[in-house]
Amino acid sequence: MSTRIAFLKGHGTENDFVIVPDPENAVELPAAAVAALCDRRAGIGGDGLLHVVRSAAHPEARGMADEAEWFMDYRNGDGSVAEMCGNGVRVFARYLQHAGHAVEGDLAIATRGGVKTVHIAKDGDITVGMGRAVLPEGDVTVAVGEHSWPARNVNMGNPHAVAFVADLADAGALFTEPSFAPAAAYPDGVNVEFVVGRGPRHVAMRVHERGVGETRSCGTGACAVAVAAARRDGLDPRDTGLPVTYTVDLPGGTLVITEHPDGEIEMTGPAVIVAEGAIETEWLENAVR
Ligand SMILES: N[C@@H](CCC[C@H](N)C(=O)O)C(=O)O
Repeated sequence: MSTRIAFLKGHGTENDFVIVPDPENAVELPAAAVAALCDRRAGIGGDGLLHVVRSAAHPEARGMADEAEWFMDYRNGDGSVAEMCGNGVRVFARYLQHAGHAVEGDLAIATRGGVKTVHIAKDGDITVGMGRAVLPEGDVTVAVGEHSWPARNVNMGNPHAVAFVADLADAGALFTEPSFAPAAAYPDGVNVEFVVGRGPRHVAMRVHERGVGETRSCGTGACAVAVAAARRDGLDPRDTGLPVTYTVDLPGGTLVITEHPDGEIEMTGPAVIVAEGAIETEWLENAVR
């Protein structure tokens, strides 16, 4: 007899996720199973998967269990593991609220990028303390086909290359991964953002995500873009003592990013639970065979 695994589907600015609640870490999710679940034709479909596990039950999160009850075991749509997902952590918080594990207000969530503080507001938006950006020195170039651009290397826990372009269409269809140089800048691959200005402290971007492809939004990417845009505009809150806020438009919606004088970055945006259902384990076992 086939058993079933509960799942939900959610998105944050149309960066969409399969959510698998598994408090005791009992569900095996090898890369092939994640890729099958995220497949938009043969599976449920998603840019990534949020495996919801109690921190105490996961070997990678046990050390954070005193600070955060829940661990976001995030996977990209191809099954690869990433350090952090900004839209994912908002959707993860929304799931905890939906399931009665959290209420409006502050909440700590363990991620591979450390413990993140999340605020679920009354108006529905969710704000995440994303930590500080690291901007390694050195020139980086990204290329798509014949076009190439200088890019800013920004690490938000996960790696980003931020390229300012004349027109968002210049990056083309983005069906394949942009290339980058030097290879040593990103030994584990990179998320690439293409950015144009829209007005004072207002930008728009497209993103090609490592382990996924082009997506409609990327939260860590929007933070990387806001910091790169601020530096390009000569703004550094660590020098002025004043917070700097950028509005970042993405194909799937808008995120608001504030960098504070201590370097801490906050991201605010929506998070939605769309559906709930059950995965046939027999289907999943066959899919990974
Ligand atoms: N969509 C995410 C980023 C997910 C991880 C990324 N693809 C990587 O491999 O680093 C976000 O909202 O931040």
